[in-house]
Formats: sequence, C-alpha cells, structure tokens
Amino acid sequence: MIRFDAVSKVYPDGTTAVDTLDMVIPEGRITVLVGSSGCGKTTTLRMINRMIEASSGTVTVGGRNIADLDENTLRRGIGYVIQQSGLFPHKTVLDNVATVPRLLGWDKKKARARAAELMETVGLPESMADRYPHQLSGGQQQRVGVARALAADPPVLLMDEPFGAVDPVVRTLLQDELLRLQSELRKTIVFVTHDIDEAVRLGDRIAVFRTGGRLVQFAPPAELLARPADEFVAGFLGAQRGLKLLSLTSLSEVPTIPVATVEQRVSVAEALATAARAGDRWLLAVREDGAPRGWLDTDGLDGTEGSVAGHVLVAAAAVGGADSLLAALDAVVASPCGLVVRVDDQGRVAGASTERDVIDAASRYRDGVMAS
Ligand SMILES: Nc1ncnc2c1ncn2[C@@H]1O[C@H](COP(=O)(O)OP(=O)(O)OP(=O)(O)O)[C@@H](O)[C@H]1O
Repeated sequence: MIRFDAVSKVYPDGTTAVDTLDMVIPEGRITVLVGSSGCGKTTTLRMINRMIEASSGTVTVGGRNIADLDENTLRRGIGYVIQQSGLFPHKTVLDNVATVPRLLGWDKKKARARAAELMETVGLPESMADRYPHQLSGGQQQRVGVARALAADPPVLLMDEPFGAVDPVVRTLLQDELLRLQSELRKTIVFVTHDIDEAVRLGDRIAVFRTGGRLVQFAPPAELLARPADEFVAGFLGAQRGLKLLSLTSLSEVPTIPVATVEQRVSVAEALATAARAGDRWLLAVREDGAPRGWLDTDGLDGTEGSVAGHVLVAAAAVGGADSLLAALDAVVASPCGLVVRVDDQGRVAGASTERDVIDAASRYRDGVMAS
C-alpha cells in the first residue's frame, strides 16, 4: 500500500504542483492518475520513489515513511517505466533488461538468464536479445522498458505514460499485455496517462487531478463513469460515458438462445427448408469448423440457385466470453435481424442473444452501479 498524507509539492519558483494530497493506493492493483497537462501527475508519481521530494506531508510505502529510507533501498523495490522507454542506446536488449540485477550484484550469467526469462514474459522473441534499442520498433522498446523495470521483481511499478509514444493499435496490444502480466504478477502499479480510455481500460482505481495539483475524485472506473464528482470530472471523462461504462462489464448476464443455422456448403433449397421449419427469415450460415460465416436472408430467395456459400451474406458480428456488453450492443445494432451471435472459446457458434436482452442487461448493470 502506498499512502499520501497531506502531501504537497511546491517547486522553488513557487509553483504548487501537488496540493495537500490524501490518497491510499491499494496493494496489488493498478491505480491510474489522470488529468490535463500540468496537473501534477508526474510530480505525484515521482514523489513515491523520491526522484522528487515532497515539500510537506508524508508518503509511506508498505507502512514505512519513505523519508526515513535510504533512497537506493527504496528504489530497489520500485520499478520505473517512462514514455520513451529510457533504454541505454549502447547496450543490447538483453543487457538493458539485465541492468538492475547486475546493479544488485548478480553475476552476469544469472542476470542474463533472468533477462531472457523476462523477455519471454513480456512477449519479446529471443532473437531480439542481441539487438540494440534503435533496431526495435517503439512498441518493442516499451516492452523492453517494462521487462527492465520488472527485472528485480519489485512489488511496486511506476509507469509514466509508458505507451504514450506508440500508435493506437500497438498501444492496445501493450495494454492487453500489461493486463495479462498483472493477472499473474499482482504488482502495485501506479500508471500516469492523459488518455481516459486507457485509464478506464487499465485502472482498478482512477485518480482524477485538476490544475493546481488537486485530487478531485478517486474511485473505481465504473463509479467514476456512473457518478462523476463534478462538471470537471464529467468533462474530462468526455462523451459516451454510458458506452464506456458498458465496456467494463461482461456478457454473463445476457441470456443465450438457440439460433437457426445452416452449413454454408448446403444448397439454398435445403436452407429454405430449414428456414421454413424454424419459422425464421434470417439463417446463420456457419463454416465447416462451426465458426459464423454470415446471415442469409431467405426472403425472396429462389430455391434453384446453388449453395448458401455462393450467396451474398450479411456479416455476422460475434461476441464471446471475453467481450464486453459494449461489444454486444455494437454487434446487435449492426445486425440485420436483431440478434448478436454468441461464440464459445473455440470461436464456434453457441447461440445468439436478442437486442432486447442486451439492452435490458445494460440497464440492469447501470442501475446496479448507480445503486452501489
Ligand atoms: N522543476 C520544476 N520547477 C517548477 N515547476 C515545475 C517543475 N516541474 C514541474 N513543474 C510544474 O508543476 C506542475 C505539475 O507538473 P507535472 O509534470 O507534475 O504535471 P503532469 O500532470 O505530469 O503534466 P503532463 O501531463 O504535461 O506531463 C506544472 O505546472 C509544471 O509546470
């Protein structure tokens, strides 16, 4: 646990970067600090490892006042990742990752073995070990930065806009990777970002700061989205607050019903017979492996023409166990027949859900968050 008690930081020129901050950062969770530029996020983060000293107040890490700790001892337990990865340009990837174990006095062989293990953990191929940072993409460099910060297995990880410099696609991949890593490692992570979507995606708790270094709201993402403390927080959360809220919940509450399917290789005549039996206009064509292929509109179809696969099918968006209610809503709105396809872990059709059931589940979730 990291605890701020009445912590302020006033820089020598009189700028108040952080103003009387009280905040308890839970252990083993991701806490995200957000807010507009210059609101004191980085200053707050750096006061945890004493790269910046607080002007007043107390910061405790694991119950110990950090002002009483030797800086090196403190930092050994705190990994630090920054935007431009901060890698040593003249060191190979493997040696970059091995830096902290080497500083801790591990012999070269053991430090490199640990570094190789960490490269695998963060999803970097072994073949990159001997490259230099400039021979990697931005996303790969960030992975090296994360691996390096994890090398001494610190219980706390500070991340200052770690994915700020990569494109949105790579950014999403890195976020997924961080969530996967965190589900195994359970570090206490403090993560700074400008991006509210990133905060909602990653944070177990989100701290919203405003200019002048004031903490305005500190809450789990669902609570923040459902009940922003004031106009400032609501404005910062931006448009589509309701939809963002739906991105936080799963499909477990949405019932699955049977759906009329046909294999795509069967004849249209056979499909028409199936549709007549089922009493449905739309049939879901499936591939040989059971994955959805598309919706077939049997209305006005002539039974003499070829196979289902030869027909124009309307794309069938499918959702599975890992998807959110937002994904289901999106899929059902885009569906030609008011059904969203449900697939199992292997991507095979497992049924469908109705528009009504998706919307009802969304309303129930919102009511639950509002009432909690
Ligand atoms: N060394 C310094 N001397 C004087 N003022 C400083 C110093 N470092 C930061 N500041 C000021 O303190 C305030 C908070 O800065 P900080 O870097 O913590 O904000 P931030 O929220 O991380 O901003 P950004 O999102 O732009 O990185 C800003 O007004 C900044 O100009």
